[in-house]
Amino acid sequence: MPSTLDDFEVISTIGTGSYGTCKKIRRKKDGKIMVWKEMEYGTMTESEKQMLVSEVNLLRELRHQHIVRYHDRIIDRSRAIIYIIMEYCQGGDLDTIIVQNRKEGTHVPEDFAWKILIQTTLALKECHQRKNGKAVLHRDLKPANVFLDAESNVKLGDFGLARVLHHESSFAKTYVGTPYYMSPELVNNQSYNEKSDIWSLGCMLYELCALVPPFTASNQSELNRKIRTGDFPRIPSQYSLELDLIIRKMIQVEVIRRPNIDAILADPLIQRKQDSLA
Ligand SMILES: CNC(=O)c1c(C)[nH]c(/C=C2\C(=O)Nc3ccc(Cl)cc32)c1C
Repeated sequence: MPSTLDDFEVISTIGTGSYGTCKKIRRKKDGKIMVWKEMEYGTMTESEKQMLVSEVNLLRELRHQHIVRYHDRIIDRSRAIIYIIMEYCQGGDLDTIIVQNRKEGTHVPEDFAWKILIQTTLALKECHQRKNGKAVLHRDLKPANVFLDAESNVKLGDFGLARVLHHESSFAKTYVGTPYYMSPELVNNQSYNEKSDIWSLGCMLYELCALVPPFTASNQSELNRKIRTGDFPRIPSQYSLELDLIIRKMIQVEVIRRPNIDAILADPLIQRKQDSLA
């Protein structure tokens, strides 16, 4: 039986992103706390609507302990809004954690950073190496798209939607935000590939430790220049050389030198950390 809007009550708005509003909801029949992401599709072309539907169907197929669980979708054609119903992540998002540490002058513990790295890599593995379908690239890996459950386990969100919603449509043109994590291949107008997600993963881990992105600038051309050099400061000295090293391996300008998912998980630094965190 498909869900309807009346099956839920809205508790609060918990996030507004470039492509929609995230609301905390309660399912009336059993009181289960969930979220839905509301997205207006009224300004989309037919092909963009089709892309959105296929991306949402893709979300339905992605089942992994470190990927946000999709439950259902509701389409309100009268208001041209799609509601994507997903699991609630009580720990919130990494961006809020970074902002909070920056404000308080504190840093996340090293073991927390390793845990985020390992679990986000496992989520990417599930998508880059899907058993029954083509690889799914995230394309918008950043702290605001990584959520945590009540035990601070990673729940990666918004898979694939980025491609649809960054597509040239009036709706997507509202996309705001500086592309700090843009990879050198994208800066050079080359194609996005699995290694581009790895570049973003490295930038995200860097920002989690340093509380600022590896590359910053006051304008796009300066940011592009810095990204092309691939030069950035070490993460704060309180973090180990091993953590700095694994991040550097991911933020490699040359795509062929950047490790893929399996190379990261096979890295002795990761293996050792996985054992100690188990
Ligand atoms: C400050 N952040 C929050 O309070 C927060 C909390 C507690 N949960 C969320 C967001 C989600 C959440 O709880 N489940 C989600 C599933 C998919 C997507 Cl794209 C986002 C979410 C947020 C943004």
